[in-house]
Amino acid sequence: MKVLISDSMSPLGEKILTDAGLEVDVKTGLTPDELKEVIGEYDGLVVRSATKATAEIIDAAENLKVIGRAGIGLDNVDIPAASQKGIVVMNAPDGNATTAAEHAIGMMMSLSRNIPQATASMKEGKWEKKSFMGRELTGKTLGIFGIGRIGAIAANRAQGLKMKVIAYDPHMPKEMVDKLGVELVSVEELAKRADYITVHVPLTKETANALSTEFFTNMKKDAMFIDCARGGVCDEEALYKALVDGEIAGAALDVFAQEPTTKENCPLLGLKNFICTPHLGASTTEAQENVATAIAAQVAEYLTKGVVVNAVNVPSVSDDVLAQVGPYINLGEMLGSLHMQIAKGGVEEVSIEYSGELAELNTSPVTVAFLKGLFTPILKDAVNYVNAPVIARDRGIRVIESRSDSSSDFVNVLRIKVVTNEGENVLVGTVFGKNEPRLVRLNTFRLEAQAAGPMLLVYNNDVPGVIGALGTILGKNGVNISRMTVGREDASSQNIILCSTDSVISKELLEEVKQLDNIDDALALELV
Ligand SMILES: NC(=O)c1ccc[n+]([C@@H]2O[C@H](COP(=O)([O-])OP(=O)(O)OC[C@H]3O[C@@H](n4cnc5c(N)ncnc54)[C@H](O)[C@@H]3O)[C@@H](O)[C@H]2O)c1
Ligand SMILES: O=C(O)[C@H](O)COP(=O)(O)O
Repeated sequence: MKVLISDSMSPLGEKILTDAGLEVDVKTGLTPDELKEVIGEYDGLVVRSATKATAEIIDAAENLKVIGRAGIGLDNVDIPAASQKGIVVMNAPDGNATTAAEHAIGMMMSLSRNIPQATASMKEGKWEKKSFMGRELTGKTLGIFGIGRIGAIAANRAQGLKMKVIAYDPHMPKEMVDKLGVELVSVEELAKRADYITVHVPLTKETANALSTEFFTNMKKDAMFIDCARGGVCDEEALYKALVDGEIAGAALDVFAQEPTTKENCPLLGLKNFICTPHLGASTTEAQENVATAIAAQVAEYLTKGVVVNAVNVPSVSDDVLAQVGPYINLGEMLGSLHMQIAKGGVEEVSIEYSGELAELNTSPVTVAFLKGLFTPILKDAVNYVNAPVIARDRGIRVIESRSDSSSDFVNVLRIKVVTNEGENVLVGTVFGKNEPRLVRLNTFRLEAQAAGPMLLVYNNDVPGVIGALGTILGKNGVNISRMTVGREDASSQNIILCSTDSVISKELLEEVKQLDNIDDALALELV
């Protein structure tokens, strides 16, 4: 079998693949057309972020069985297209965390002491000692936006530099953050108290442009901002304005909304109080060896033995188990994703009840798929079918499973309660036919919904005219409703409406929907 390595990575990866008996070609810098031309020869493709495994490439990949990403981010891989073709997509999410955290600390030091600017000045033949007055880090406060794997390492390194560390992460329980010696604060407090802010969240619906004018205005005028996580989390236009207007003193970015980045597509590059690196957060020998060896071993395991490790689109289970509970794996993942999107607050406990014939089967892959679905909206590519239970444990989330051999309404039922520090929700699902997952209960509302793609969930009074008004406002905004289910609450005047839409509901449209008469609340949901 043949594997193509199409981005530059440690040669250790190539060695692992050839040692496993695979034929390996290393061809970096291929144009999309060149890749399309050759991809049909290969059973495996190993990439970093430069190669774009688009639907078109995947379509041409007649023999491809696996795509391995040496690193975390899978923005460059069309996962639905790969899934549709039965191609396993896997990543190596652990290997570059330390290196990325060190890069953020390096940025903080470079900003504080003007190291890049002073280097450039000396190289121009100047000796500008007075222009580059810096400041000490000791005793200053570092604010971490997102205290997961990398955020926690950055906190530890900053504590070693005698800094005080505070963090904002609405999905992390306070006890877990306390254990790191870090104070969990609100986002406003983070902005107001920190002397330095460092960002360590994935790009999600919730984090897109989350750091914008309001956040920068709340920051201290002499504070500095660092983002080595993902382009698009920080609103670059707002950051530019904050730097020019003196709302903050300096900023460092490793990641950008548009990469590769130039002065033309990113005016920040023209500012003196801005420093940058071209997405180098994972670029150390050590991290590249870690991710290349991990992904090569995973790809080799799959191609030579059929063993799936760290896949994001295929559960790690045998064909027998898949034949029995496969449709419930899809249902579990769907319920997980919906739960996280409707939850308020940080998740503390999950209770999964299997009823009917399902109670007799090996349901552990369903539980894993539920947890993967639960974490995907907030962690994105950092969660897969292997590490989801570990993430739950590391976040102190109790996972309780129970079984009952009778189920009242359907042959097999999955009932899942998620408790957060602000409340709880119960979702019930079942599978119709061979593989048609359905949401049949949302808290006290009974419904029968095919949850998929972009959706709008509305909580409303059960009075005439609501559906009409909703249809009108979506129509006016060019949003087509492809499916609509009304869920009733027994003996109550409340309803829910779940609409599947052909396009994503924008924040502005969501606000308009919330303003309609007889609508209590509305949420834009998405299942990918
Ligand atoms: N620059 C690089 O080369 C480079 C290298 C490695 C990782 N990364 C990126 O760094 C980011 C962090 O990686 P990680 O491994 O620490 O991920 P992680 O999943 O371990 O941690 C992410 C944290 O963000 C939190 N979070 C989610 N939504 C949030 C929100 N709205 N507000 C605040 N916190 C929120 C999560 O609860 C989680 O604790 C990812 O985007 C990853 O792709 C970049
Ligand atoms: O997603 C990742 O692992 C990091 O952003 C690093 O990306 P890179 O491998 O393209 O440097």
